[in-house]
Amino acid sequence: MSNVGFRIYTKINRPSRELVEAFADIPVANIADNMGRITCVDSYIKPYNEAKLLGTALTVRAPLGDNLMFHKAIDMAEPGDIIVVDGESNMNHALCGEIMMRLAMKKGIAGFLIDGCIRDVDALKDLDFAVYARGSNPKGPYKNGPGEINVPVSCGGQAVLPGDIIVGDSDGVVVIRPEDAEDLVAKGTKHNQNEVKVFEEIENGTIDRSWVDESLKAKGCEIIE
Ligand SMILES: O=C([O-])CC(=O)C(=O)O
Ligand SMILES: [Mg+2]
Repeated sequence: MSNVGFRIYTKINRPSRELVEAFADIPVANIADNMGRITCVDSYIKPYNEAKLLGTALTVRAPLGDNLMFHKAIDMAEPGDIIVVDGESNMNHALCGEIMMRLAMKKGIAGFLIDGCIRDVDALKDLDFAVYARGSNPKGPYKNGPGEINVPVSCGGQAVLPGDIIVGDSDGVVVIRPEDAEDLVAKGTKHNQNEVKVFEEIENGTIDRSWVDESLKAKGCEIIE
């Protein structure tokens, strides 16, 4: 039986918690720089508080302005999951508010990443629960379906698969396939260490800036005295 457009897959192949947590101290920019700079969600999707986003994707496809499947996803989610909602970038209805955020928090859900709108933005400022969304709208959602859970979704121009590792900070959000994660933890950690070295060189005045002029010269830039 196939019920395309209105179906729920219950199983997610989640990476280990340890592997997900290994990204905790790596800024999103330092992860993205090791991924060809092409795996970040659209910058229109913004954090609504200071809480860090780190967890495993449970995906939802929500038809325009309808959050029935989003509610079901909260009930299905496990601690550490991030509910990633493909709301088709719709700006006309909120897909969640404070009730759903508090419910999710209580369950240990790690956050919401929503290509669509939220509401109760003022209340969210004081909640220790990460919510990233495209915008806000006071108009509430419908609850009729259809929709799908745990299928590949589009969120901020990125394909997100159930089980993907999601990392967000004030700069934005990056999407990581679990099979790439170990390598990216190693590269991101090295990236962090290199940056610490650069910061030290800036402080003690030993930073080598010769690469700027060398690069301009190699690219044929004319410098006029
Ligand atoms: O009506 C809904 O499902 C969303 C909502 O306002 C809330 O979560 O507070
Ligand atoms: Mg509400």
